[in-house]
Amino acid sequence: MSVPLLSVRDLHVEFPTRRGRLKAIDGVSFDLAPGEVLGMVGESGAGKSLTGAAVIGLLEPPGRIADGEIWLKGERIDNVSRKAMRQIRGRRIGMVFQDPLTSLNPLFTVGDQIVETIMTHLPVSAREARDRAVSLLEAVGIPAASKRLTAYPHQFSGGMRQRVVIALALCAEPELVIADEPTTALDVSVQAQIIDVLKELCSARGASVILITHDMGVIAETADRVAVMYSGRIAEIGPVAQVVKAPHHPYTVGLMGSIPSLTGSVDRLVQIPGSMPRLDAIPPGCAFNPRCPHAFERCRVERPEPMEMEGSRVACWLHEAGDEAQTVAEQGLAGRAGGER
Ligand SMILES: Nc1ncnc2c1ncn2[C@@H]1O[C@H](COP(=O)(O)OP(=O)(O)OP(=O)(O)O)[C@@H](O)[C@H]1O
Repeated sequence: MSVPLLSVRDLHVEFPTRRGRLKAIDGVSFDLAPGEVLGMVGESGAGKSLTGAAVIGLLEPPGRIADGEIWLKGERIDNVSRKAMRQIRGRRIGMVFQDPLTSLNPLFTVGDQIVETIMTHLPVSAREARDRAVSLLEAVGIPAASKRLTAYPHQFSGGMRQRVVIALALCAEPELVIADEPTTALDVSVQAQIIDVLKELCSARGASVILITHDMGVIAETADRVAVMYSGRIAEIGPVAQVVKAPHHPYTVGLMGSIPSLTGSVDRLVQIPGSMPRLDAIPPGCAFNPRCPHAFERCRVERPEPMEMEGSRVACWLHEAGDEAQTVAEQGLAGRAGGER
């Protein structure tokens, strides 16, 4: 990759508590190329949203970046002033959250909100801003866009509101869009359409996307690369086609088994027994070891760092152990990824 658009280096996010510091993100690193779509997947509490919030400077206190660096096109952004971060947000990084009403002010028309955002960030006249707002609303699929400029958020359906939010996120031509569960609150029938609109518009504008979701099926259909998160760390990151076809981390293997659209049959879902540990009870070694069918002694005492594996990075001792353990791992993973579903 040449200069990455976004580079997150050894990110640590902590919450100080009376009983010590809770490490919610514990050494996350990844790069994002210009125009690339990176999916972030993992169970609830894995640290997906906090990673996105750290990138856009929206961690809610007392949560804080305890260590690490975040670079946007070669400029460090994790240590800039709040004012500078406000300028980056909206202008260079757009956001789409789960609930469209988080991003829209109920007291202003959608036209006013989009026009104001455009004029805050771009050197254009009110007239040009209005024209841009109309063409963006058309692009996201709002019928009779110029008439709908004067409508208020509550006058749109949930799916249409999320389209408006996508228009708002893109109106200042950001280089990166962070979409955190953008369709979770929506009717299933419109979810795929919203993902398509997001993907198409970002792709047409060359914007990179971080798409945060629980749904590996959405990632498989939308992203170029996927980062699988577990307990505040990246278990596996690599090209989607590769990770879906041949997942290396036992946790990814389990997640793959829960994609009905790829397996074609719901009764073949793999359930991963157990649940993710609480932040104050993360086990030593690999955080996944108590749930891992392949864990061996080293996994219980030593934390695996990401290792290069066929274009992916995988934090799992199975892939570093001696030949014997590796063969066992490969046989086991092949069995889980294929026939046992
Ligand atoms: N304000 C807070 N105080 C303490 N812990 C927090 C706080 N906010 C988040 N956490 C913890 O940080 C961890 C990561 O949370 P995060 O919201 O990033 O997870 P997630 O993977 O996005 O989950 P979900 O899919 O449910 O949104 C969780 O264990 C969560 O409980």
